[in-house]
Amino acid sequence: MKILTASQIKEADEITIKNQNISSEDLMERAATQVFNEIHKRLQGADLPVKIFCGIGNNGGDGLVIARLLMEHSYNVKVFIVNYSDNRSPDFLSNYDKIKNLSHNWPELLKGEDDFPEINRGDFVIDAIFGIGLNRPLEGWVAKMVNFLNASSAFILAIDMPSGLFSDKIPEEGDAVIMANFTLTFQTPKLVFFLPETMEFVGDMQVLEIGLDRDFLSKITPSAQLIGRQEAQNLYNPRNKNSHKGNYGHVLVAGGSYGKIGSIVLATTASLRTGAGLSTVFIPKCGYEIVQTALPEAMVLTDANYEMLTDIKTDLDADVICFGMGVGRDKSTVETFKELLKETKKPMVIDADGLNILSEYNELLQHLPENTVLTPHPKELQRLIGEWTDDFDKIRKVQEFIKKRKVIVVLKGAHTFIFEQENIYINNTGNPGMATAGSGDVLSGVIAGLISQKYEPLVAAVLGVYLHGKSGDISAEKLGYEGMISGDIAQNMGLAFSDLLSEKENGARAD
Ligand SMILES: NC(=O)C1=CN([C@@H]2O[C@H](COP(=O)(O)OP(=O)(O)OC[C@H]3O[C@@H](n4cnc5c(N)ncnc54)[C@H](O)[C@@H]3O)[C@@H](O)[C@H]2O)[C@@H](O)CC1
Ligand SMILES: Nc1ncnc2c1ncn2[C@@H]1O[C@H](COP(=O)(O)OP(=O)(O)O)[C@@H](O)[C@H]1O
Ligand SMILES: [K+]
Repeated sequence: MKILTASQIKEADEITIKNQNISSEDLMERAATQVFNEIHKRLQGADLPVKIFCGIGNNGGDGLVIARLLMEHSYNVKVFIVNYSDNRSPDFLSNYDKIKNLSHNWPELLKGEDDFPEINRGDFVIDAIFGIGLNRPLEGWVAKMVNFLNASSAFILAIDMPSGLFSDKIPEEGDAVIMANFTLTFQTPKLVFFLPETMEFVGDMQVLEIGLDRDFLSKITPSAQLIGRQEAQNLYNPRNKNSHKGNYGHVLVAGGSYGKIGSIVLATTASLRTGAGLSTVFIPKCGYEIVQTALPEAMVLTDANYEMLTDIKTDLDADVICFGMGVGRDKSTVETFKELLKETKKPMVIDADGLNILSEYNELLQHLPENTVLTPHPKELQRLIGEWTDDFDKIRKVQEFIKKRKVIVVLKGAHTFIFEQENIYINNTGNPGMATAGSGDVLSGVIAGLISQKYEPLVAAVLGVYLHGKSGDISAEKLGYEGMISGDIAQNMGLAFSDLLSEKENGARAD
């Protein structure tokens, strides 16, 4: 699903209005009706107090339409106009008139702190104060209003965006932003919904398709793409019946050190469970029996050294090399990694200490094969590219880095971001149960397993991150967030594939 900027969305609105020969008020009615339908589906006429806070722009206009439709269905609705200026939008005004004509239960104008209404725990609050039009931080009593709503224990549903959240920048410390429980957003999710610094304001999120011009949407270059089931399905290559293990490639997993051989078991298991034809590990001698016992399907090559890698020598013609898990940063390991980088022409996946070595010995970066997949978590990324001021600055810096080094960066997190050239892909599977030792090792194995099966490195990264998260979700369903461990993510990869290939319906919600 494409993620568009506020100005692209406004352009899409204008083109839709022109091409479909409708008014902007019709489009507002259409969008807000979708919101009403979602609310009605969930509340089923329940008699709880619905308190709708409307601004005076088009987000407020949406709120008024939602209020009217709820009133027509006999909901217990009270509308408050957060009257921060007299500059009301035309579509707000016409819907203001409509609601006044409908009922004597007129909207209440809020003009300052003294007007704040009572909000109770069981209230259902709808935030339609600001949407994508926000262009400066909230001030004065309006900011206080937002903090007041946040302090209530009411459930807050944000329309299009939590009010106070910008679509293209991070709020400053202390800025007032609605902390929504749920956000219903129009047509396209916004980039800030997925950034670590802003995702918490959004709560759960659902995208409502509002019928914007299809041709325009299909042609426009998005600022990023959200990867859900449908996108992942499009990347999947079915297996040929007439095939053998040689068709699915050979993964070489090189890494590990005394006490950290488990990371190799995890990555290698994941590579095989993702469908690699063969997997061989290259590890220090101390790991020989561990791997042979834990994973009889893998082949084992050992370094001359007992505790760490000092000389990665093999005639093995692997299709992909996965390096770095548990490998440590001893000088002799750095040397052999350097040799490996200089010699190999194979695609590589580099994780963990492999990344830390690259950060410490910057001169190695020039030897990275083109399209190497680097899989840092934020701390590893920071060592690699330096500090950033906020998440938007981080994106710019990663983009500079990948342009210079011609690599693919998989930045792991609650929403993992995949950066390739100008493109950003954002993953929408996964859960906090995956914050457990070794889940990153599993991801490296998954990506390497896909590359060995001839998926392009970018496709392997995007599909791999999706499937890894899906397997995490399946593990959480079975075992709970606390109970699942990273080995479960590797074990359940098969179920993640089954889920991908099952016939269940694809909704507008990317997951
Ligand atoms: N395709 C879509 O996405 C559609 C969007 N619509 C709605 O329209 C919204 C955008 O409406 P608007 O452009 O009117 O903008 P908003 O309703 O988000 O904001 C209202 C106006 O407030 C002013 N403003 C910005 N920051 C302020 C601040 N800190 N303090 C005081 N005033 C401030 C701006 O001039 C802005 O235009 C969307 O978020 C959505 O809810 C729908 O009505 C129709 C379809
Ligand atoms: N809250 C979360 N939601 C979704 N995915 C998560 C969450 N926390 C961690 N993950 C995923 O788990 C993995 C953790 O990787 P990493 O930090 O390298 O762990 P480790 O070093 O223990 O292997 C990443 O793929 C990340 O995206
Ligand atoms: K809002």
